[in-house]
Amino acid sequence: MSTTTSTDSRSRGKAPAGERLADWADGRLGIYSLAKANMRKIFPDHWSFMLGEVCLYSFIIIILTGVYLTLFFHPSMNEVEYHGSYVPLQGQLMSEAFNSTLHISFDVRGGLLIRQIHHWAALIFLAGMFVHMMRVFFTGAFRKPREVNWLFGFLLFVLGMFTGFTGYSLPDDLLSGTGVRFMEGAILSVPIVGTYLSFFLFGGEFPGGDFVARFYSIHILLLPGIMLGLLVAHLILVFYHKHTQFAGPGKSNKNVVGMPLLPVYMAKAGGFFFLVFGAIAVIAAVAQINPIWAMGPYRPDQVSTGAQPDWYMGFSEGLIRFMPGWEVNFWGHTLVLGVFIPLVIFPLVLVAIAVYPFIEAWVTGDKREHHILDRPRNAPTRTGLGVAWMTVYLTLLIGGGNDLWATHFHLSINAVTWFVRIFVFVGPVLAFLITKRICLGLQRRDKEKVLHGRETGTIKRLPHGEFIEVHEPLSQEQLHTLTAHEQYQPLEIGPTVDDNGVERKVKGAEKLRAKLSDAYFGEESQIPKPTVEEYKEITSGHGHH
Ligand code: HEM
Ligand code: HEM
Repeated sequence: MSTTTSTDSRSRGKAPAGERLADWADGRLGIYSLAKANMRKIFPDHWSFMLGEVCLYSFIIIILTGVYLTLFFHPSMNEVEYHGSYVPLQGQLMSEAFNSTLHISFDVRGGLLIRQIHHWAALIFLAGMFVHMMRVFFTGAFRKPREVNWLFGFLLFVLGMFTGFTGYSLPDDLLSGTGVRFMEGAILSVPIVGTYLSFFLFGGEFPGGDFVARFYSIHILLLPGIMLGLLVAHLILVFYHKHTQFAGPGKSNKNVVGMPLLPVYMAKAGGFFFLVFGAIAVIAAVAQINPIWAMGPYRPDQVSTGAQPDWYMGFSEGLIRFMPGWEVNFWGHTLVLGVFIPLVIFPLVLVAIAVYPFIEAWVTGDKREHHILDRPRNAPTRTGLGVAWMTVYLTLLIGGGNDLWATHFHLSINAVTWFVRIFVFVGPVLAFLITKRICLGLQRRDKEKVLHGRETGTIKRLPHGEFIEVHEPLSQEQLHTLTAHEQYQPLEIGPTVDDNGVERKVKGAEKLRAKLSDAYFGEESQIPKPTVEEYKEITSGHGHH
């Protein structure tokens, strides 16, 4: 391609500099064919598709600000005396890590703002991932062929949590030190190897002199490096699978309806990046976060009141706080169940949502690709399970802040803890049942709308005196959107006697699958959508409106 272009341009005289530069790059990188294949790639539009972008842009902001912080932060636990510009701490002994973070906050130009942007961006990044994950969950965007991408995303979420944890532990202040102490306690509760693991991580007795330097390499290199790789793979897969879209006229599992990548989507995405950056910068400029000078340097013999982790770690804190202080003696060894059980449940809460796509695929037995999204109401069991999971997560988050709930709302801390202990079991069941009911109610309303049109609120009196409400028929587009979803039929256990009359043993897994399938798609779990016959019957004039 570059040969023809350059011959043409030579016959016209010298090509413009931009074209020559593009030719030069094409000769080495093959950008023309790359651009030709991708520039017109179509992206469907929906507000919820921007959530992934919020994650992407806040991640970029974190990296940019993080690099700036590395220029001034000293990842060392050597003890120094403070002589910076923050007067109340003058002459105090502290680690170099704490000292340098004070230096960043008070003496480096723009340092405090950059620190605050880094921290706020981290909170928003994780919140963005949480909501993005929920968007993908509730719309069924995780179904074939996107299961692997769901797992990549899930890993990003978990790694993001730990990157955040290692990050806010770096300044070595009293609050973050308490958080690290919390982690040490959890590690120590692991039977047999706990003490060894703790000694290995901290280079000896807690807190030791090593952990800041170790957390530093984990925080700025190891975890972000893995995350960057996963992120690139995540976006390549979004590109490769093409984006999903909501049902609508002209949209099918075989096409994508939307705007081209260039120029429309890129322009929007570029603008959106600056919006996200601007919003985070404004928040960071006006809302103080992590004022480490108010907490002071970490000392293992002190704990500050109201100590809270960042929000994404709150649920793990809740797991510990709602547990009774169980300890048992096992062959002369103490098992601290009050800490060890939460440590085991912590990954289970996360894994429950990670494996969900595979469980649903097994229950439906559906091997087809899905590129059209579900409306959450049309998958009531999935939606119910998602809300139940969120209820567990949020209840534990409340548990993690039981002291703050108690002091802010003048409650007894025991009452809050007991609420969490009970609600963490009862809440998800209630949430599941209520959500499912609401979904079914909405499905009924959709059916009603399809068959009888939209209620206009206009009351009309007929010549013979009867009052009726005028219903406005839906447009063809709306009718399509409300009826496009597929409805599965519950799987049945196949014949228990084979062709030769020999009895077949029905496996436990098969029975379980049929039961689950019935729970998902049985009569109680979905409202049959209107059939063409029903629609015709009602709209042909015989029906009463
Ligand atoms: C670093 C964090 C993440 C970034 C930057 C990111 C970015 C994106 C972007 C830009 C998209 C396309 C636009 C959209 O649908 O919003 C997307 C789609 C997707 N993401 Fe993420 N994501 C992240 C984390 C996650 C997480 C935590 C999950 C789930 C556990 C996830 C699962 C998915 C899936 C399945 C899709 C395809 C959705 C579709 O085609 O409808 N991602 N992601
Ligand atoms: C997902 C990625 C990341 C998250 C969630 C994250 C989060 C955090 C948080 C919450 C803090 C505490 C900030 C504070 O003092 O209030 C922090 C500190 C820090 N981060 Fe990150 N970070 C990430 C990636 C990075 C990267 C890529 C770098 C460097 C290239 C970096 C460099 C630093 C440094 C030097 C500090 C210590 C200075 C300080 O505390 O102000 N971070 N990080």
